[in-house]
Amino acid sequence: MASQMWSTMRKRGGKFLENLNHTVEGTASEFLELDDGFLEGSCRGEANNQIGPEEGYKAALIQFQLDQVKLTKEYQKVIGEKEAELRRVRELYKTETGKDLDGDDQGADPVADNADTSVSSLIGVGTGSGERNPMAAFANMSADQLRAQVEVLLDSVTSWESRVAELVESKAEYAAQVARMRLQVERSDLRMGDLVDRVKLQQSQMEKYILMAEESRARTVKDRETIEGLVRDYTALVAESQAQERQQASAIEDLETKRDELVVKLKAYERNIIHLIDSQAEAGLKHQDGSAPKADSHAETSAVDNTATMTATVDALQKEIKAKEEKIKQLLASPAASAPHTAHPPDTALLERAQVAEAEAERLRKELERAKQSLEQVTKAGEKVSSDYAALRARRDEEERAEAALREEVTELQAKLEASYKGGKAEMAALQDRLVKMEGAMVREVEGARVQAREEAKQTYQRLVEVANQEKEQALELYAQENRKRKAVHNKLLELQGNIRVLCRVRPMLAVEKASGEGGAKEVTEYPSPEDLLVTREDKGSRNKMAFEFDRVFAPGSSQAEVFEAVAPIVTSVMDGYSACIFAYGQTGSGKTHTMEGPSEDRGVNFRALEEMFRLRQDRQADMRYTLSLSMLEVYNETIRDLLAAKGKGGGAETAKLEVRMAENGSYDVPGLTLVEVHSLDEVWQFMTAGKQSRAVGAHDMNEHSSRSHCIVSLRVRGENLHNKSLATVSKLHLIDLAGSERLSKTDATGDRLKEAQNINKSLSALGDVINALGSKNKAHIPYRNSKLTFLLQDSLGGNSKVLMFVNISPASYNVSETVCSLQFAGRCRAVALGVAKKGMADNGAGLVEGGEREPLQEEERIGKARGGGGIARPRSTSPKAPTSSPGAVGMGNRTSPSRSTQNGALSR
Ligand SMILES: Nc1ncnc2c1ncn2[C@@H]1O[C@H](COP(=O)(O)OP(=O)(O)OP(=O)(O)O)[C@@H](O)[C@H]1O
Repeated sequence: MASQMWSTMRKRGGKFLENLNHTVEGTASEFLELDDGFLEGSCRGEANNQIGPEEGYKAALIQFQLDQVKLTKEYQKVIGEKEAELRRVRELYKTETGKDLDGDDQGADPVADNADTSVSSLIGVGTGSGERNPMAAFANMSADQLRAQVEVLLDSVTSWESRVAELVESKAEYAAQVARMRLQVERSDLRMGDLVDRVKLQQSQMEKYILMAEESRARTVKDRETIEGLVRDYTALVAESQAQERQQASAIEDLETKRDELVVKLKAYERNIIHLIDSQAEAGLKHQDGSAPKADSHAETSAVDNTATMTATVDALQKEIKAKEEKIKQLLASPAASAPHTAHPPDTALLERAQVAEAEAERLRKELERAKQSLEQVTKAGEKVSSDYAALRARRDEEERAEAALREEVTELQAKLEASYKGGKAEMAALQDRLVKMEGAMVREVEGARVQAREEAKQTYQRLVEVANQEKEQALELYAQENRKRKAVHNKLLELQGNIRVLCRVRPMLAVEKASGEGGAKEVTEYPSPEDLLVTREDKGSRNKMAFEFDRVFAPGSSQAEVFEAVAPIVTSVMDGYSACIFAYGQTGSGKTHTMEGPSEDRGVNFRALEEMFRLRQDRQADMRYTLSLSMLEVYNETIRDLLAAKGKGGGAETAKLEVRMAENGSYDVPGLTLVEVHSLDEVWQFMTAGKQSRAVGAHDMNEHSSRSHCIVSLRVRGENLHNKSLATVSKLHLIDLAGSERLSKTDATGDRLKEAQNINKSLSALGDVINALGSKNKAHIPYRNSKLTFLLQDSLGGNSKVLMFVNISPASYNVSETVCSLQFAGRCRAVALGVAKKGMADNGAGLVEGGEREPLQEEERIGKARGGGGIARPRSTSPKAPTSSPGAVGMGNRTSPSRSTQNGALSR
């Protein structure tokens, strides 16, 4: 029997190790295949909280891989431990039996021989670390005890086997998820590629259209240039024809002037000639009668004068010569002159006289000579005058001929001019007419072309605009589709990673804000899409638009029903066995209580969540039996107060010291907190109303009914499967209305209000520290214990629970800096991946649960406790159950490590 057990154990142990090795090798090799740069980049992207969608998928893949590496390390550790254990067993076995445990054990009966030692050392029981001889404990054991120990050992191996199988399964699931994600990423990449191609196509089409439009514009420009050229030509033509006209007019004028001059000249010639002839005739007559000729014209006169002078001079000279000759003759003939020839002695006086006469004669001779010369000259001059006169006559004749020719030419020119003038005028008129017609035609043509071009351009433009609009709409639609898909995948991913989902709700402007006018009343929020929010912040004159993205953004007009629609799935998952936590965060007066509680005529998330739970309970009653239990507490000034407890002396909530404690199963409880089983919505509402009345509420400058505490309403749900009684789910839903952060300067709080505000701010700041620590790479230490609030939230934020956050904000510019702070905090929360939530399963028999939840106390026990208090009246219409308190009433979570589960015993699967 023992030998058989050993053999089974060895086989199982070997298989177990083999499985572990496979798992380890598989995950390690998969991890090693990863690109380091990609891993690093993704981790960095994640660390900076700036990952884009694709980076998000990659980061998620990395997260899976990193999880696997973590598991690998865990397995390696376990293998090391188990191998060391096995080595020890082998050594002990060998020491005790002298045989190898792995060798042939035929004939050897370890149990019969020395089973006690081996078994005890393998399972590590019975001996205790302090005992020197491990055999001693076994020596005292009976065979049954030994068998029982071996059974325990086998159970342990079975448990590890199951764990390995589970891990292998979860690895396969991870691998499948990874593959799915990769596929989605690839598909998304393909779709993106497709989209990019389409966008490129559209771009090239647009470019073509732009080219066409440019061509059409160029054509229009060219047409216009042609038209302008024609107009220029026409203008030049008109100018030219006008210049021609002017030229012709001036030519005519010139000719007329010339003609007039010629006429004057001719007349002058005529007169001169007449005078000349007359004076010639007169001179002729005078010549004949000895009078000097009369000169009329200057030239003729001078010629005539010259001739007359010459003639007179010649005459005078001839007369003089004659007189001289006479005188010489006389002289020569005188007695003195002939005296020398006589025989008589010369008379001296006479001689002298003769000499004088001779000298005189000589002088006269010379004078005569000179006169002859002068005469010659005068004659020559006379001849010249005659020839001049002849030349003058010839010239006059010539001029007369020229004048006649000129006259003829002038007449001809005049006739020509007149003809050309008449023809030019007609031509000009025809030209002008043509021009006017051309101009009209051209203007019409241009106008027509312009209208046509304009019409064509308009039509082309409209077509282009239509096509561009269609394409833009298609692209936008595709983009929107792609975005929706991306968001869906991203959301799925966030869900897989267990990220905190964040819904942003913007409350309407309050009447008091509207009435405040000026800057305070301005709305600073915009809603470009259901997931996006823009906040305009004015800082030192510059306007800054900040963009935020959440899982959903509810604009001021959103109704409570719309808001709850986004929350409903999480309520369903609570009924399916997942724990969840919904909390509202925001500045004081931003609408947290309105969202969570809401006014009685328009109830908020708390009531609607319970309504949904009761509805689901009703829907599933054929398959499931649900038990719902309620507790309600508030954290006021760092004190936990039970809102469902019997009222204290002052009428307020019981303030018995309540503290958060970690329970044995690892969950966090508030021992002593009242827990009531609830059966109907009315009943719940009455409890909640009563609890609400016990809450600490106060007024300050920013909210008349400000919650001065963090309020946590918790619903514990146990769902039994009616078809399989061994299957039960246990989960919890926490609905938390946090107190609002406030700026003390704005709320103007003093006294108690100031103390409350300081405590509120302190605990919210501790919450911020926890979120920052959860969002950082190194999650070794999360400061949950720094405040009651974070201590209570530890289970929800520590993983295994779905977490949904409302960030409530005011739209008013007056609150913009608080709004931005809240939104940034919400952004950080959204980036925190808490881990995948697991179903809380209960072992129906033992009441032990995987998630660490403990069952509520039995009815009688609760009623018994309630009777002791009696603060809250149970509604008459429902069952007579009353509130009670339980040591494990409000565990704030249900995360349990595998080791804890193992310690606790069975693991349901
Ligand atoms: N969505 C909404 N629609 C209409 N009124 C709203 C809305 N949200 C808030 N209000 C109004 O704004 C005021 C402040 O809201 P509420 O008391 O819920 O704020 P709070 O964040 O809970 O404040 P505190 O932190 O001080 O408790 C209330 O008068 C409330 O009726």
